Amino acid sequence: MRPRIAFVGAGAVGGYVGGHLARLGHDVTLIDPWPEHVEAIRAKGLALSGLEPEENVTVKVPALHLTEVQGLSKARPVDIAFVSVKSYDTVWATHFIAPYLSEGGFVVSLQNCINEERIAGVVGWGRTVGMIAATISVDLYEPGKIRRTVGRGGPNRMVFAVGEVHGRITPRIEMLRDMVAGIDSVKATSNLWGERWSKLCVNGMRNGTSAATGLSGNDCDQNPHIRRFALRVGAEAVRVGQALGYSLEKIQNMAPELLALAGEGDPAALETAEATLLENGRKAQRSDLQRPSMAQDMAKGRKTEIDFINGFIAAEGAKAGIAAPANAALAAVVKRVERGEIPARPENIIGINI
Ligand SMILES: NC(=O)C1=CN([C@@H]2O[C@H](COP(=O)(O)OP(=O)(O)OC[C@H]3O[C@@H](n4cnc5c(N)ncnc54)[C@H](OP(=O)(O)O)[C@@H]3O)[C@@H](O)[C@H]2O)C=CC1
Ligand SMILES: CC(C)(CO)C(=O)C(=O)O
Repeated sequence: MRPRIAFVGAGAVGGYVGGHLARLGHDVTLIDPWPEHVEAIRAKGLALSGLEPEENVTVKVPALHLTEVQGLSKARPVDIAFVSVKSYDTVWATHFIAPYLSEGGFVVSLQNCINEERIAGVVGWGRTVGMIAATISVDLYEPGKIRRTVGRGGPNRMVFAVGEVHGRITPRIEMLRDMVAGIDSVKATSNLWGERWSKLCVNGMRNGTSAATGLSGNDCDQNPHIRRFALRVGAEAVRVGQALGYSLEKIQNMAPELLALAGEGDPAALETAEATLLENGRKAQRSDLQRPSMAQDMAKGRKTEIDFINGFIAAEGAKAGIAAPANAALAAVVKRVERGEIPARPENIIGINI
């Protein structure tokens, strides 16, 4: 029998992955707190789009309001629950779905940041799995409509990684890998923690800079000052990750040491890193519409994940005795924009003096 799958959070990432799994014939139920979004999916299906015309599909998929989730108990229990809400909503979302899990059921963190411990705190480590969506870039731009703003990874670029917290490649990891392979490139990883910290470095470099400046991902890369500031943020994040003992993976196509040296001002490393950042946008066919999830939150007037990204990097650095002033400064300026004290503008980064 097909596993029963629920997505708690059918926003950009949850809706995109859940919608495509439903299209591929999996037994998916979407659950989302935004009433208009659920109603739009029910009325017209979930419209998913991408850069290529063949990526544009409308999927009929069951969608539930939060108030309807108790109805799940009337059918088979859930075997796989993807939690794909913002990090600050992880704990309640996991509590919310936990009573509906089957005996062998488990929860997958399909999020950024490092939320596995929060999920394990609710359902236990044995029922916790991590899935990373690397350079997917999706946004829920209207109720019932999610668009992808970078090209598909295919054989050229790894988009998803899925792993156990203990690192062994288990049958459930292979099952998840095979499911998601129908959507885009995916690997089963034995280095979930290294993948997580490396993705945190990527988000540290891209999300807050775009949210604080109001610039798209491409415009951030094109601006030399913002590009170099992002490299400095990334370098600090690498040094903190190394001090904490993570085995880091490549970060935006750069070896961690190269990124660290670039952000620390080594001229040769800086030249290579800047060229790589510019080349990445071209290789991934990143559209000018692309904005990282935090910049989407800012544009929608919603709470950001800044405390779980740059704020977290700075706090972990403080514990490890590694200063991370660029991360701390970025977290502070994003919070000021979020509170409406200052507008999003490039000067918010250009004016940082550390
Ligand atoms: N977007 C991306 O490209 C990527 C995102 N991620 C990560 O995935 C996780 C989920 O993020 P993501 O999918 O981007 O989140 P979204 O903001 O798209 O969706 C999360 C929730 O936000 C609410 N929401 C979104 N837009 C609106 C709106 N206009 N009005 C009212 N409510 C709205 C909904 O519930 P509610 O109202 O309760 O918040 C929704 O469930 C995060 O950890 C993120 O960092 C990872 C890789 C890429
Ligand atoms: C890497 C990036 C910026 C795009 O997928 C992302 O993870 C996000 O938007 O949060």
